[in-house]
Parts: sequence; C-alpha cells; structure tokens
Amino acid sequence: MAPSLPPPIPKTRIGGIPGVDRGRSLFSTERFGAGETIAIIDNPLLALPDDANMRTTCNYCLYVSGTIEFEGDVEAGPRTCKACTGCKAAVYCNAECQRAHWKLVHKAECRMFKRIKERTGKDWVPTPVRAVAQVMLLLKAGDEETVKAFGPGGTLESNVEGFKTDESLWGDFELQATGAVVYAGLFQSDETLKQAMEVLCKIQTNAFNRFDADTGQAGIYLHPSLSMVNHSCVPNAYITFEKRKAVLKAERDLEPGDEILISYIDHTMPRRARQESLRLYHFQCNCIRCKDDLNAYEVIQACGVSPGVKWLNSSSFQPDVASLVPAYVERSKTVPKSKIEEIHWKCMELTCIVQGDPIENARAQWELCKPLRDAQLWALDPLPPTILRIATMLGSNRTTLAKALPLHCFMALECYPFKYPASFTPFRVKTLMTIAKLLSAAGDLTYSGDLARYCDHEGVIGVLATADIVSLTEVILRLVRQNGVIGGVASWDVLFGTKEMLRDIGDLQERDEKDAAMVKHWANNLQDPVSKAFWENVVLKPITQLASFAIEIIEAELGGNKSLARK
Ligand SMILES: C[S@@+](CC[C@H](N)C(=O)[O-])C[C@H]1O[C@@H](n2cnc3c(N)ncnc32)[C@H](O)[C@@H]1O
Repeated sequence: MAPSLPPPIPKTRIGGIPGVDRGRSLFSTERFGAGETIAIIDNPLLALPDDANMRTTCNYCLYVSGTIEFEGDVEAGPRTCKACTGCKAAVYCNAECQRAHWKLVHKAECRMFKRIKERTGKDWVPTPVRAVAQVMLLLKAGDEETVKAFGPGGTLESNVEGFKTDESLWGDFELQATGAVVYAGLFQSDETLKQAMEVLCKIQTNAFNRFDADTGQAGIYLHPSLSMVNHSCVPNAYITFEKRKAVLKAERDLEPGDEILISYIDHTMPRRARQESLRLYHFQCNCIRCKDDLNAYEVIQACGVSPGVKWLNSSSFQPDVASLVPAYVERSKTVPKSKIEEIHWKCMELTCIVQGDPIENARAQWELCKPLRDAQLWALDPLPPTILRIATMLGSNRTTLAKALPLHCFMALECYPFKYPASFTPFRVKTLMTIAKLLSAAGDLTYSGDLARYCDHEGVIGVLATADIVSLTEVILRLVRQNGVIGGVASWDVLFGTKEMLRDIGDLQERDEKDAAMVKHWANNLQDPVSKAFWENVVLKPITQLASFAIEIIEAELGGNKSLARK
C-alpha cells in the first residue's frame, strides 16, 4: 500500500506523490531569508541517544551529564543523570523527564532492559535495535502517531525493495530486527519479523543521525513530517538538533513554492564518495553538483550566493567568495576530477587505519594531496580534512598549540568559506570558536613570557607579540555568538563557552579602556570608516598573517625534525 501524507509543518506544504520520482517533498509557502528558522520541531516520534552514551545522556530530553546550560543569561550548573531504579539502564536528568519517558515508551521498555540483562548480562543494545523495539512496542500498544507512521500503509517510505537488493546489509537487518523482537518480548512469528524489518527500513530511510561533533554524541531522531524533506548536494536548508528539538533553518534565501532541500550526507565530498554515502537512500541524486560533477568553487560560480547570505557574510573573514571563485575554477581545470576521487579514497583508507601511526598517516595524506596543493585548491576535499587533522594534533598539545592557530586561520580563510558559503553554518562557527580558544591560550603564553619556549616559529611569535590579542579574541567571540544564534545553535556548548570567555575578558583589570570601547564601537557601527579600519588592522591583518604561515608549519611539522614528528 502506498504511504499517505503526514501533517504538514506550519509555513510549509507537502507535495509530490509517494513512490513516484523523488516521492513527497516539503515546500516553503513563505519567504525565508538565509539563516531564518523555518520550523522548530519538539515532538519527535523517536529521539534516542546512541548506545555508547545512553548512561550519560538523559534518555528523554537528551541532556548530556556534566554540561552547563544557559536559559537566556541564567546559568544552570552541571547535573548528573540518574538511572531508572527498575532497569538501571536508562538514565534521566530529573524526575520530570523520567515521568515523561515512562509515559511515552519506557514503561514497556523497562521490562525489555531487564530481559536483556538476564539473557546477555549487558544493560544496553545497539541503538537501531532499541529504536526498532521501541516502535514495535508502541505499535503493539496501538499508539496513534506510531501507527500512522509505521503501521500498514503508514506515512513513512520504507525502500524495502531497495534494501533487499543488498544481501549482506539485508542479513544485518535480519539480525537487528530479530534482536528487537526477542528483546521486546514479542511473539516471534514470520509476520512480526517482517514488520520489524519494515520498521528498521523506515528508520534507516527517515531518521536523522543527530551527530554533534562537540560532545561526540550521536543518536537517532525521527519526526514523520520533517522526514518529508528531500536531499540535495546543493542544499538550501539544514537541520540542527538541540536536545529534543530539531530546528529547520534556511541556508539560502527561500521563496514561496521553493522545495526545501537538506543534505543527508557530507555534500562537500567528491561525487563518487557522495554517491556511496547516498546508497542507503536508494536514489540517484541529480542536483547540479552531481549532474555536472561540480567542485565547491564551481558550485558557487554556477549557483551564486543568495543576497541574504551575502549580507550576513559582510562581517566575515571572507565577505565576497563569489568574486574570488573564477580564479580557483580556472586552476581546478588543471587537476582531473578522477584524480581527486582517487586521492579521496586513498585518504579515506588511511583515515580508517585505526592502529596506524597518526603522524605517519597525516604525512601520507598530505603527500597524496600534492596535486591539490600545487593548484592551491584548498577547499577541495580531502585537503581541508587533512589540514584539520594536523591542526587538531598540534592544538591538543600545550607545546604546539600556538602553531595550530595559523592552520585554523588558514582554514577559516581558504577552505570553509568555499565549502560552506554561509558564514553562519555550524562548521564555520565552530572554526571561529577554535581560533578564539587558541588565541586565548596563546595569549596566556605570550603574557607569561612562555611563548618562545613552546613555539619555534618566529613569524607566529612576532604576530602574537604585536597583535591586540584581547580585542581580536573578543571580536571573534562576538562573531561566534552572532553567527551561532543565526545558525540556530543557541544551546551549543560552543555558545555557552563564549559567554564565559567574554565574561573573563570583561573582568580583565589591566585592559586599556580605549580598546574595550573600540570593540563596542565596531559591534554597533560595522559600516563606519573607523570600524572598517579597526576590522582591517586589528582583526583581518593578524588572522591573514597567521594564516600565511600555515603551509610552512605543516611542511616543517611533517618534515621529520619538528615537534609533531618527535612525539
Ligand atoms: C527521508 S525520505 C524523504 C521523503 C520521501 N521523498 C518520501 O516521499 O517519503 C528519503 C527518501 O526520499 C527519496 N529522496 C530524497 N531525496 C531525493 C532526491 N534528491 N532524488 C530522488 N529521491 C529522493 C529517496 O527515496 C529517499 O530514500
């Protein structure tokens, strides 16, 4: 039976025919500027922490134990989630969450965890197994919303026939579905197993992986209406997750009638890698990036930057990417796309070697990327993740952190503005925050006179000695806050961190009042000539100077006689 339609989300409509072409899609019925919220969803059908974190994450609201939260300016101290006294497996941050989850699903699930403990000695099951078991228990209880989505003829697409064509995957699904039926204590008939398989296919097709690189937390999130959003490798929208909420935001300006399109995958990878990642969704993407095999620079040239994005980018390190891309597009003609694909797969293999020497791997990746480096195509994968890997290694050690700074500045100028043209996209906000944190740490070393002991790069020492590090850090923190709020990541640890750091800067006794006043003036009068001169000299100049050292630092660090190689 063809699936019917879930209820539309306000200010949007669902169009298209189930199972025909790209099936149903979500369309905007209003105008949305870039960065504007299209919808906030707070009633998911499924919202699970991943199995590795289910003992430290509230199983209802998804609060992570030990983190600080802000409601406006009010700070809520860190809490520890407590286990359910029945199963001792699921944990909750307070009694309210425990009650809500009990009513929702845990009443039935609690017995399941006791059964799992008796049979396996474990107090957890893999996340997909738990998700299928939850849905099966809710279907058995006749839960109206679950039946509408997952029951016979329910609203969700399953792609069952597509999944069946992959024998090995189908075999894995059978194991997981059987596990869910057994643990949920359901009668193991062919009919029940078939239903559990269909539930698993529906989850695979429609659930979001709510991965948060900050906390390392992942999990499953499913809302039947939000699942109507189709994929494009040139997305005009994106979703962020804030505990039980999913926030759908416009990434470009949207007009009434536009199809809302998000990316299900990392859409900045080369084409074959994207197709491989999309295999689980059983469709051939025919967006312009895929059809014409465009790279990041060519996409910007072909699609332009929408006016709202351009306006919001005006106070970013790279305010006008569109004017810069023609030169990159020209240079990219010198590296065949098949070569870039080849480099990508070889780098992926190296990334997957868990036991390998990380420095050796980074060095090998850097070597593989030589054709991209020679053509200065810094935004094309796998060059940015390779630089990030090296920067992360340098930044995680006090003795080398000052040298991580130029690498992050370089990525903020040369990589991410072209990969993700909107300045408020989460990846770019996180990069700014990393720069602010490294600046603050390097600033401490500078003021205590210890920098030269830890950093053997004269250029970096020189820039840090002459820059107004406090003002520079304050400006970047303000950019993080501004972009983070637009980007819809207001409850991020990233943004909580800015509050603490800005407070510390405000408390500095020895700071010249004139410097503090200048930052305020800049924040309130971005376009005035004094602010522009301040931006150029105090912000952009040191960031650009630091970035200019990035490549030589990488070469030296990987070259065999410097800190990274010595570790
Ligand atoms: C989360 S659902 C999206 C809603 C779906 N179109 C429906 O009618 O239920 C994901 C599925 O939608 C289809 N889909 C999503 N994006 C697509 C695209 N760009 N082209 C073709 N099919 C697409 C694929 O079948 C995919 O497995």
